[in-house]
Amino acid sequence: MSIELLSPAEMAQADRKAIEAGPFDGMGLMRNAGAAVAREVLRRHPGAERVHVLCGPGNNGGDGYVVARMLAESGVPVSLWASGEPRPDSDAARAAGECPLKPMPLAGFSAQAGSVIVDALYGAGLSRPVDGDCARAVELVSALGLPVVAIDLPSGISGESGKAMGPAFRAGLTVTFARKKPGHLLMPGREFCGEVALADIGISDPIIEGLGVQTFVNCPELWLAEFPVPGVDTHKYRRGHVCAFSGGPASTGAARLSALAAARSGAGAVTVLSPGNALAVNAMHLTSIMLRKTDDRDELDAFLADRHPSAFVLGPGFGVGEKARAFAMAVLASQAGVGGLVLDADGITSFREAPDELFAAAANAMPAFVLTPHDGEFARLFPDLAADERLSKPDRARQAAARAHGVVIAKGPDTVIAAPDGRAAVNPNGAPWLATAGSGDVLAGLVAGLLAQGMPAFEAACAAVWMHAEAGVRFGPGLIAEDLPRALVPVLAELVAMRCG
Ligand SMILES: NC(=O)C1=CN([C@@H]2O[C@H](COP(=O)(O)OP(=O)(O)OC[C@H]3O[C@@H](n4cnc5c(N)ncnc54)[C@H](OP(=O)(O)O)[C@@H]3O)[C@@H](O)[C@H]2O)[C@@H](O)CC1
Ligand SMILES: [K+]
Repeated sequence: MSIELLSPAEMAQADRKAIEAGPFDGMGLMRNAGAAVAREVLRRHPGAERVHVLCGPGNNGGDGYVVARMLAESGVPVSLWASGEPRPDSDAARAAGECPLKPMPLAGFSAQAGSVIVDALYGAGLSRPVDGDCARAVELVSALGLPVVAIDLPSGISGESGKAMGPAFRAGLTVTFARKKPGHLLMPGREFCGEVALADIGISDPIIEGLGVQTFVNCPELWLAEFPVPGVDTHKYRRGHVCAFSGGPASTGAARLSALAAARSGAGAVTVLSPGNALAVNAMHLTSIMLRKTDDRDELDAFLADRHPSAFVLGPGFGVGEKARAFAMAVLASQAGVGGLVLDADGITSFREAPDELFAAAANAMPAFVLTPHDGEFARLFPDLAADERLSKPDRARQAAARAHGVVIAKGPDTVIAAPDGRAAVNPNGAPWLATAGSGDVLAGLVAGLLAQGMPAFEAACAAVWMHAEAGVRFGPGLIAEDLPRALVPVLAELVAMRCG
C-alpha cells in the first residue's frame, strides 16, 4: 500500500531504517531525492531562463545543493542562494561540497520574470515561523508571481498539520519522497503545495509497513475490500434497512435527502420516520422510500421490535432538544440488532450540554456510532479539543473518536475520518461544489446505507466521504444536494467493478 501518510517523525524513522538496511546511505538518499526534483524541474520548466535554488541549513537544503548541481550539469543557468551554512560533517555539507556553484547569501536574493524557484529552505524540519531573509524571499517570489517547485514541502508549511507557520511559499509543484505527509492534504497545506509528485528515493515498502503508521490517504485502496457488493441470491432486507428521522412539517427535506442517499448506496429498504404532523408532507415526496409515524419513544421502540432496522440517521432537519436526545439514546440502547447510528447536525447539537452522557451510551452500545460534525458542531461536543491550537486535525479527530467511542467524520475541505483505535484518514478529493445546503444530509445517509450493509464503521465512513466528494467533483459547478444521489451512480458502478474485478 502506498496510502500511508508519514509524519515528519515517521519519515525520519523511515530514513534511518532505510540507511541501516542499505544499499543507500544518507547521502545516497539525498542524491536520489535531489535527482528526482531536478528531473521534475527539467520536465516541467524546459524553457526556464534561470533556476534559482534557495537552500536552508538542514537536509532540505542538502537536497537543494544536489538539484543545483544536477541542473547546472544539464546546462541550465542556475543561481544558488543559502540562508546559512550546513552543519559541518552533515550530508547537507557533503552535498554542498559536491556542488560546483558557490552559494550567495539569501539576504541579497533577487530574481527576474522567466525564472523558476526551487524552494529548498525548510522541509520536514521546519520548527518555527519563517522570518528574516526567508520571509523576504517568500514575499519577493510571490510579488513576481514566479513558479515555485518545493522540495518535500513548501517552506513555512508544517508537514504534520498543514498549517502555515507564518509566511509560506505557494508552490505549483511539490516533490516529496517515499510517501505523502499529512500536510500535503490538510488545509491550507493542500493549497500551498500545488500538485504533489511522489518520488521513490530507495525507501522500500517493508520499511514503511514496519512503522505502524495510523494515518492514511482516504482512497478506495483503504476500504474497497470491505465495500458491500450484493450476492445474486440477496433480497431487499438482507441489503440492510436504513431509517432517517424526519423533522416537523417545515423541515422534512433533509431527512429525505439522507434517505435517498442511503437507498442509492445500496441499502435494500429505507424508511423515513416522521412526526404525525409531517406525514402528509413526506408522503407527497416519497415513492420507493417507506414512511412510518414515529412521534415518541414508544412508537420508536415498537418499530425497532417490529421491523429490525439496520441503521439510523438522526439529526438532519430534526430540531434540537429532548426528543433528539431520547431517540438517539433509544437507538444506542437497542439490543434488536441495529448495526449503526449516524448522528449529524441537530442530533449533534442536541448533546451540547451533556456530551458525556452520549459518549457513555455509545461506549456500551451494540450499534456502531458515527458522528459527522463540521467545525462548529465539533466545538459543541469537544470544546477543549477544538480550542487546542497545538493539535493537527487528524489528532483532534482521533482524540474525539476515542472519547466518543465512535467514528468521527470531521468535515471540511480536508475532511478527516478517525476511529477510536487511533486510525485516521485524510480525504484528498474534496471540492468547493460540495459546500452547499443539504450536502451533509446526503453524506450522513450514505454512511448509514453502508453501515446497514454490514460495512465496518471506519471503512463505511471513509467510503462515504470519498464517494460523496467524488460525485461532487465529477458533477462540478451548479451542484445542489438533490443532484448528489444521482451523481453517485457512476462512482458506485466503478467501485463495484473494481471490487469484483
Ligand atoms: N536522510 C534523510 O534524512 C533525508 C532527508 N531528506 C530531506 O531532508 C529534509 C529534512 O531535513 P532536516 O531534518 O535537516 O530538516 P530541514 O527541513 O532541512 O530544516 C532543519 C533546519 O532548519 C532550521 N529551521 C527550521 N525551521 C526554521 C525557521 N523557521 N527559521 C530558521 N531556521 C529554521 C532548523 O533549525 P533548528 O530547528 O534545529 O534550530 C534546522 O537547522 C526533508 O524535508 C527532505 O527534504 C531527503 O534528502 C531524503 C533523505
Ligand atoms: K522546502
